[in-house]
Amino acid sequence: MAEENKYYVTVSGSGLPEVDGLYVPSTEPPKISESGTQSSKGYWNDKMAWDRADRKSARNPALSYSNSYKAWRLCRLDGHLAYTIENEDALPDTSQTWDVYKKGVSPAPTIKVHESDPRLAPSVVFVLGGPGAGKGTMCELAANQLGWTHLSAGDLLRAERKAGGANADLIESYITEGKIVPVEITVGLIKKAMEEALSSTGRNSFLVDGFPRSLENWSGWQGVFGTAMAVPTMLFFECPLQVLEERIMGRAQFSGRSDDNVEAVRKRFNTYKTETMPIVDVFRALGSVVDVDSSKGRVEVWKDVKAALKGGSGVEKPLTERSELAGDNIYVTWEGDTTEYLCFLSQGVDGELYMISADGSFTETYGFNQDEDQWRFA
Ligand SMILES: Nc1ncnc2c1ncn2[C@@H]1O[C@H](COP(=O)(O)OP(=O)(O)OP(=O)(O)O)[C@@H](O)[C@H]1O
Ligand SMILES: O=c1ccn([C@@H]2O[C@H](COP(=O)(O)O)[C@@H](O)[C@H]2O)c(=O)[nH]1
Repeated sequence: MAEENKYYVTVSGSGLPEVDGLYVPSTEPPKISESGTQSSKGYWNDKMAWDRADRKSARNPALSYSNSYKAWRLCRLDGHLAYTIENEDALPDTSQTWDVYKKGVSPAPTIKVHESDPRLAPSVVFVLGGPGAGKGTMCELAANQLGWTHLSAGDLLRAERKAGGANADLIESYITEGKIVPVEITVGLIKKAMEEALSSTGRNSFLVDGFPRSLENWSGWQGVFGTAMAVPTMLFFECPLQVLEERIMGRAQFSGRSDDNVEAVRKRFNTYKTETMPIVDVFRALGSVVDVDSSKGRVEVWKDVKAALKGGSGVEKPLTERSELAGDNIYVTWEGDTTEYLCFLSQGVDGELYMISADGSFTETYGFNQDEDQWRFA
């Protein structure tokens, strides 16, 4: 038997969340396979085999070679899908991206082989700036277009509050006062979210949005992640208070956030000046800050953010086919709830222009009505 399987595999773009993700060398005990071949740990039919890292796979090994089908197969929760793969070598070429296809369905998902466990060396970029500076908007774009995993510390805290656990009331009182929640709660949530994302997607590039908000936050992070990890780059969104207030009052129409009002924004801005700016200064002194003027329009800010993040996630081209950022958000009211969509302009095969939401959640197409000079439901 060849040397032990030590390769890690990420699958992306299959269109099935239960198939995409990180696969680790199979721990399935030695046994005889369907086609009668004796398999050893990490191997199946004499070929390397992998299990889904989050264990959410109906069969193990979840990625393996099937002698019966003469194809590589990827399991999903309700069974398995056969995929063919060009490279049938026992040891894959780790520099190669394997393009495989699900029979009859396109586009092909991508299989990428890593020489080491991507979970051990996450790459982190902190994104900081005043309340309403546009951090979440840009991180969402970076997630959908460049493959970064976006973790908003504020969103994680709000989800924890909503879940109603032991810390829910405490979190609520800090958020309402615009104060910084004790760091052990926040770092614990970020770490858990990183682990979950790593095991389900295998992507190890994180944008940590709205953190660290203070010197104490930073030492709390180092206490959990250690000091050996390289100091993360910090994207710092600069934006004057007046613009922040206008943006937050715009967002207040649909966000439902209890701290989206002028009084809370001022409290948050105050905390930002007194507690967050000192940690930005520390990162600046370390040469780790990239400044972004986020008072500009979305299209221009995105250009700067994209340049700052270039190559960082390992994804060089957009994950989606979407073309140009529309520059404006659109608001859609559905059964009384208004949701804001950041949109792309895209040209369909019929030559018509469409608006598509950046996060992919919005699949209706919109057409531009030339007579009325405005966007309308198609
Ligand atoms: N460059 C921009 N120009 C105009 N409006 C923007 C721009 N970027 C974001 N916005 C809008 O401003 C509002 C606040 O943006 P966003 O939620 O991204 O800010 P944030 O920095 O994440 O805020 P918070 O820290 O309060 O969570 C949103 O309604 C968003 O659509
Ligand atoms: O690291 C963090 C992040 C957030 N908070 C609290 O949440 C609110 C809202 O945060 P947003 O980044 O604007 O979503 C913030 O005012 C803090 O009260 C925190 O304590 N620590």
